[in-house]
Amino acid sequence: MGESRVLSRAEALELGPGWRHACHALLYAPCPGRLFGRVPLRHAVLMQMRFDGQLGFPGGFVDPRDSSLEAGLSRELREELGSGAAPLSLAEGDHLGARFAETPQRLVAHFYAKRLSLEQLRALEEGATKAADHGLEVLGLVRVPLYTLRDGVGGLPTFLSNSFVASARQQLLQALGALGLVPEAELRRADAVSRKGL
Ligand SMILES: O=c1[nH]cnc2c1ncn2[C@H]1C[C@H](O)[C@@H](COP(=O)(O)OP(=O)(O)O)O1
Repeated sequence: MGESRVLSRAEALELGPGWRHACHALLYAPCPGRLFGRVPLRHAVLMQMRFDGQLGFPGGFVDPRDSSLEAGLSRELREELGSGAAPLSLAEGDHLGARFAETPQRLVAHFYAKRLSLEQLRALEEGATKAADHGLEVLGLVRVPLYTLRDGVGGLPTFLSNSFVASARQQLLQALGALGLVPEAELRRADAVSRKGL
């Protein structure tokens, strides 16, 4: 569940000018609701359906010579999520880690997480349909089901069997564990079930 080496923000920036940087963010909020009145939703975690049919996080390429990683990420979030993302102000402290991308190009993928209130997250969801990229690069936002249903398959295991772009699946699993949004044992089980085939 996440074997590749994780770099700090500073280590990734020291890689030098031959490297491209991509920054993506997991936005989440505590969500007290219960599915069918009994299954705790735990948190609302946002991902997006991309133009290529794969799931990923909002964000994109950032050139650290032009702006800080966080300023570049905030600009990407505004393009993909609309003006509702303007007050989000991601900071260095929201950086969860960076990974070398498995591509022929020299690319390092930075990952951030930001906790919102449920009201802020709902406002983002509503405003996202008015974003510049809506219906083009971004087909829609989705919430990640953090529960596993009684059959042991529905919910997170089935969600994980979708197609994810680049390291997005790995980023999701690591963040859900690191932020304490899903217990580690449940995450490992959901990962294993989805890999085995449903
Ligand atoms: O969610 C993601 N997690 C990790 N890597 C990702 C994610 N989404 C895209 N990518 C990869 C794919 C590309 O190599 C770069 C940049 O992609 P993208 O976000 O589509 O970039 P632009 O919006 O075109 O700037 O990261």
